Amino acid sequence: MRPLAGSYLPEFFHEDHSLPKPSWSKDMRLLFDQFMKKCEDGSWIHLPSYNYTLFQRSQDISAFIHAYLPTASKLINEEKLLQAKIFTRNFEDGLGFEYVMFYNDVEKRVVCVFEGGPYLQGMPGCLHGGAIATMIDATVGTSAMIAEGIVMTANLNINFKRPVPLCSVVLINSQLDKIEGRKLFISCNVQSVDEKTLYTEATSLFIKLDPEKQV
Ligand SMILES: CCCCCCCCCCCCCCCC(=O)SCCNC(=O)CCNC(=O)[C@H](O)C(C)(C)COP(=O)(O)OP(=O)(O)OC[C@H]1O[C@@H](n2cnc3c(N)ncnc32)[C@H](O)[C@@H]1OP(=O)(O)O
Repeated sequence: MRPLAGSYLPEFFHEDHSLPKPSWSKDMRLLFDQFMKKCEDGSWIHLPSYNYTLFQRSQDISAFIHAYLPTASKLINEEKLLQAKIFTRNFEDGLGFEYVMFYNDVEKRVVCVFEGGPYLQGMPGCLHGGAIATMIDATVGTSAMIAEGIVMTANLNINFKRPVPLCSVVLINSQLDKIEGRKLFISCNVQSVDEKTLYTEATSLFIKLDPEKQV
């Protein structure tokens, strides 16, 4: 795997939240072990995941926002920014988003093993569509960041085909389809672990941020 574009890896490492926890279900643990086995020959890579942003120091966050999002930076309260945490990583263990991602560089695929906990309910007994959209965005977003560094979601188009049972484990399979200039097209599906149920299909467009442009 080539180094991440932009080389913006965190300077300080935190607890990796993508490692097995007692709250994980048997299915989640089984899939984690299967993918870790695939990592042994280097074809797949386990992607660590933290609950803070990629930048730890406040001056790094500020510098990033001023460089890449100058318009937004005028409206951001810098004090509040110090409290910022990653949306998907701040529920108590087992209650919200439990997930782990793996990357295959040859196939340009990111797979996310995801279990949506009881606090993510939408319709009774089912996962909230917004929670599914969030995890799709996080999975395709990870794929886009690995390919091109600093990107944002411009379009996310989702077809919800079957309800996802709350607290079940699903596989989110994403595929980088093509890159055209600053545009990255990534497709995705959400399937049951036995691959018999196709829950969701999605397409996305990410744009590589251009610091020369006032976004
Ligand atoms: C070790 C491993 C580490 C991995 C690391 C993982 C870290 C953990 C990752 C978590 C991953 C979370 C992923 C969350 C990702 C968000 O949640 S992002 C938040 C939601 N998105 C936003 O807020 C974006 C808001 N939109 C914008 O800011 C701007 O529209 C954008 C997207 C930056 C684009 O603006 P721009 O740079 O001015 O681009 P612009 O010139 O308008 O368009 C460029 C091209 O794209 C086209 N385009 C732009 N928008 C669209 C659109 N909506 N539809 C179609 N075409 C479009 C234009 O037509 C143009 O095409 P061409 O003329 O070049 O052919």
